[in-house]
Amino acid sequence: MTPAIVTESLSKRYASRMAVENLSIQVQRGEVFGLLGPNGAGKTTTIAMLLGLVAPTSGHAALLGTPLGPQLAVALRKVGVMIETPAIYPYLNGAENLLVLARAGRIDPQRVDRVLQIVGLQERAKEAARTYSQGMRQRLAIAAALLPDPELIILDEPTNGLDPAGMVEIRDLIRHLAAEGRTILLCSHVLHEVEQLCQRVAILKEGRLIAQGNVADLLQREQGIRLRVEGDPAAAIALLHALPWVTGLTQEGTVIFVDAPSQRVAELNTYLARNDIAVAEIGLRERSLETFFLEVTGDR
Ligand SMILES: Nc1ncnc2c1ncn2[C@@H]1O[C@H](COP(=O)(O)OP(=O)(O)OP(=O)(O)O)[C@@H](O)[C@H]1O
Repeated sequence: MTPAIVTESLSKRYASRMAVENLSIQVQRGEVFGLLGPNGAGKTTTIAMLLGLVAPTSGHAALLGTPLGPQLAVALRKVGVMIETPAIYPYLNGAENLLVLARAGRIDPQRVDRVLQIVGLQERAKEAARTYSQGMRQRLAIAAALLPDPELIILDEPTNGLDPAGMVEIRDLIRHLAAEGRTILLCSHVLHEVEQLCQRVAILKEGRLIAQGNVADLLQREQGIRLRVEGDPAAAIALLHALPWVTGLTQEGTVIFVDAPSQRVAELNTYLARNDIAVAEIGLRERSLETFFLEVTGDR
């Protein structure tokens, strides 16, 4: 089966600024894929190109096997989109809001009950949307994205502005949608959320792809070793510098982070002991997606 999304050297230039430059990513069917990057990295522009809202300057892309171009409208019928603050009619109730959208999209009105049920809003469906909490509005927006029974769902900051309980609800909903076999492209600034939900991510910076891959692999590849010694760390650092396979060292208080292959951990321990350094703690460095993101985007 063709991937849900493919981009090949996709670029968009606005006047002198490259908003997206030579972007090549692949989102496989059925996965939850995270598109990450600091403000201005090009995420929204990428989504806009995929939806046919912005014409690429160069490169290619295909959505559900259909290349960007005249055929795209057909593929878009199987795509659900929720981008930032959704437009909701405050005086219509939840069900009526969805009915308006269903009619506009020539979608069977019977879908309305089904999507209200999926997002857990059926009990409040007859109340005016203006009485909804932010979390319920967000769920209503996701319900709208689900109307076409989409194979691919694009969610831009779906938990924006939500309290922790609201975030958990939306995350559970995303897991549920993924479990139904839908593909999800998730843009989010909440990196621990991405880490929990996504199998793979692409990280953009200033329009360019700086990392792409399986979240676990990305974090592991950059993992390194964390250790704490008795007494002054300076002597240990000097010794570690002498090892050819140590590519970097950082100290935070009494803790030393060693950039080295993780399978060297026992060897490193023995080496320090032989040189009369007492190791109080040693193990693999646990790196969160957040730390990784800040390191690769150079914001730290
Ligand atoms: N219509 C436009 N005209 C000119 N420049 C634009 C236009 N749209 C976006 N840009 C520029 O392109 C770059 C990428 O913007 P984009 O909105 O795609 O980033 P983003 O990753 O979605 O950021 P954010 O997280 O802030 O939404 C930015 O430098 C932005 O200023």
